[in-house]
Amino acid sequence: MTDFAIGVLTLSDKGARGAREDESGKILREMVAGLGEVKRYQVIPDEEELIVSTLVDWVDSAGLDLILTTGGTGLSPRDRTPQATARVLDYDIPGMAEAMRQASLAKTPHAMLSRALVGVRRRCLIVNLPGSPKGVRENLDVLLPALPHALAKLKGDPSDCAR
Ligand SMILES: Nc1nc2c(c(=O)[nH]1)N[C@H]1C(S)=C(S)[C@@H](COP(=O)(O)OP(=O)(O)OC[C@H]3O[C@@H](n4cnc5c(N)ncnc54)[C@H](O)[C@@H]3O)O[C@H]1N2
Ligand SMILES: O=P(O)(O)OP(=O)(O)O
Repeated sequence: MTDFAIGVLTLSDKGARGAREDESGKILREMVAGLGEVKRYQVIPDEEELIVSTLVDWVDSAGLDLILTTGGTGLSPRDRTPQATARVLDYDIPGMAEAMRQASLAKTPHAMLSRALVGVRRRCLIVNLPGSPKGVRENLDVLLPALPHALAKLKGDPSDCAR
């Protein structure tokens, strides 16, 4: 199944005020092209309430199957993406977040600074990714092989998981 409805949400103060090109959002859009259509794309500042309301709107009103966020997962005072994401998730999928961190630690010790969450609201998978273009690519590469199956299961695919 490859017809999923996807959202790409970039969290960046500089990006939102037009001071930096959203290279990471562009990479995400390219990387998920084979999974479905990007129906929502926005660059917003690192404001927790705005992140929460955007995620809720994209899941509850737009009915997206997958939302990828980039940016704001680290330790800077304005990094609020994981806090906002935690507020909207019904449940976490720690294995997916830890798989990204584990693989990323082989690339940079700074990977342990990312507080990225992965989880589900209703039937939508929400994935936090770091802000840098390199971080985005390296982290999403880890999840991509499991995404079609994960998304199909969330939509109610009854087939066996084996193999
Ligand atoms: N596999 C990897 N994992 C991680 C990496 C990595 O290189 N590979 N980087 C690690 C680092 S360093 C940190 S810190 C943490 C958390 O990162 P954040 O989510 O807090 O990232 P930001 O502070 O939002 O951004 C960092 C840096 O990236 C550039 N940037 C940000 N947004 C954009 C954008 N939309 N387009 C282009 N460039 C962007 C900018 O220079 C920011 O200062 O993650 C680790 N994980
Ligand atoms: O402007 P942002 O939010 O992308 O933050 P920074 O570049 O300071 O990480």
